[in-house]
Amino acid sequence: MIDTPSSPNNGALEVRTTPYAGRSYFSTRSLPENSCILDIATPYSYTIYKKFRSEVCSECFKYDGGRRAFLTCRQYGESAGLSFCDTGCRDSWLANEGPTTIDLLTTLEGARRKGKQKATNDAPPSTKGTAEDIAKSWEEVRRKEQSGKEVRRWGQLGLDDFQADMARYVLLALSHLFQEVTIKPSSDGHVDIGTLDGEARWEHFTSLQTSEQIRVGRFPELLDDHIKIYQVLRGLFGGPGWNVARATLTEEQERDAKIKVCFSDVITIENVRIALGVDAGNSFGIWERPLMDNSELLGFAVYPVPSFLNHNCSPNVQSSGDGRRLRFLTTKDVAAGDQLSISYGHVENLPLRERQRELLDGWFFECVCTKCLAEGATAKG
Ligand SMILES: C[S@@+](CC[C@H](N)C(=O)[O-])C[C@H]1O[C@@H](n2cnc3c(N)ncnc32)[C@H](O)[C@@H]1O
Repeated sequence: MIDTPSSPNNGALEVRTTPYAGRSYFSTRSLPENSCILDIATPYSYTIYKKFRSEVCSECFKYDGGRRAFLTCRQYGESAGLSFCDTGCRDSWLANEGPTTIDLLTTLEGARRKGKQKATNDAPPSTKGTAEDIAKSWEEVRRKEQSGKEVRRWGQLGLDDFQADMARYVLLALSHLFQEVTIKPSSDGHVDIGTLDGEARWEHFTSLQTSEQIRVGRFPELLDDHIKIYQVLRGLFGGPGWNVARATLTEEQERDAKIKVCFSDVITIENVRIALGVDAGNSFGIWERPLMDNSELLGFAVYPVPSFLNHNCSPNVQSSGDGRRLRFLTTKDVAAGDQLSISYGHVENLPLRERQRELLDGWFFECVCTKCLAEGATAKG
């Protein structure tokens, strides 16, 4: 069972398996309306889409309708694709991610630039996207990467904007994994760096449901995107020399941490597939706030701990965003043993069939929430 380190109501929720909708949170005691069940300070990984990234603060996700006057700190904008409200937001980002992450992102942006120089690739998908195709294609990649020459060639490949935005999300997740595996608490327990401020760790991230098969089955061209993303990450960062340590470590702490692995060790086919598979069914949109009908979708973020909240077309929990922080509050009284659920889209007020279509098209599942089951039963008479 996943623990909920950042739950103010620690012990008030637990993950159980439902008959038809995988795992979900349930309350272990009655919770009055407006109870904060989860309060998550930061995502495990995220990406801000290229279109918006010079208009959104990379630390607090503030967006001001395209006006950029609040972004006073853009020193990494061109190279690494990062903009900040002010030096406070920049310093906070650097303290959490470490300065080497700037180098990682800058290097990756080089692949985006190369992608721009090449004609757009309209080639049809190379497979039909069956489970067998997926396995075979990745085996082929594994075979090719035995050749150093091939991997060096991957480092010269270009990425289009969609691929580069996804690659940034994967890269950030892998740099967090790297911090976890390399930087252990020192003997006095002072350095507690792997917990991302008490939030999720890679083990939480990997315990999320993957949507690789279902999405690639629907859009086979995604498999080519995924493989290209892996090849570029492997080609760019596959050699030694990338030491992704956080800015907050003193030299002594760095020594204590005994960095034994290099960054290339975490760039594996398995890890990249996990990150890419997790994003579709578990991501939260980074929206322009306050949230309105015409708010822009600026990017997406994966917060592993609240990802165990299932969808319900009549939910009893709602999220509210404050910078990169997400809070989850009950919207009605909840009895002990009730399932806790949010709404994944703005579907609650649509008729049954439209709701179901939206969830199938956008989220790839047939909704079996209490409201849909009740309405479905009434319709059948
Ligand atoms: C964010 S995850 C929620 C946790 C997930 N149940 C698990 O076991 O990891 C979203 C996935 O849960 C399932 N799910 C969530 N709500 C559902 C619902 N109302 N009906 C059917 N499946 C649902 C779908 O497979 C969906 O892709």
